[in-house]
Amino acid sequence: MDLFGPGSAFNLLPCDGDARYHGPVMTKAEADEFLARLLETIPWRHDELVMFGRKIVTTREIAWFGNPGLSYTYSGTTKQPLPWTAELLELKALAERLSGSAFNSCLLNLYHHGGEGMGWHSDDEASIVRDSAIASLSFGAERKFALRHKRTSATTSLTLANGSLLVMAGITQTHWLHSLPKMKKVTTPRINLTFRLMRED
Ligand SMILES: O=C(O)CCC(=O)C(=O)O
Ligand SMILES: [Fe+2]
Repeated sequence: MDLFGPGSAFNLLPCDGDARYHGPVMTKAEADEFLARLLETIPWRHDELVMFGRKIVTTREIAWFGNPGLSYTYSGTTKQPLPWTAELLELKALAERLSGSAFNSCLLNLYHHGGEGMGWHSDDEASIVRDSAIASLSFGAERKFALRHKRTSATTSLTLANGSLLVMAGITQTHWLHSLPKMKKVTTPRINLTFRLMRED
């Protein structure tokens, strides 16, 4: 349980960035309740992206929430965020209090089981405010999360627990990739919320 607020968790990265794992930031009962409610109430959609000129539909499902007026262009399409729900605003307030940063959008990912994951990438799109913090809340199945330095290939990994918070900040996205490896033995779902600060212009 993280009772101490911003800065209480230590930096997992040896250089060129800041990634702090706060561990569970709510009780198991609260985390289980958020998982059930989010599974039920979020309008989950398979993500569509273009890879090597072909349209790919992900097995993972996503949803994007944010302040009105934000828009996000990728793979040739412009998307508008869904309006905040009461429980997402509650979780945003928690992420803001513990990270000490403000956010205006949230990308939600639903991994139905361990056969779904996310490959190596950085959250460094032009639409994100450069060097802004990203706060990641996890619900459901425990999954491994890995970070790899772009130049040295130094790697660090951790397990993201039910109801836990990970905050990546500063120059992390410039120098590090991250991934959610597949874990074939995991048979239950995980939901991840990444709160972000997007450019409003
Ligand atoms: O599911 C996770 O923990 C990572 C998600 C992620 O990296 C992203 O949405 O950009
Ligand atoms: Fe990411």
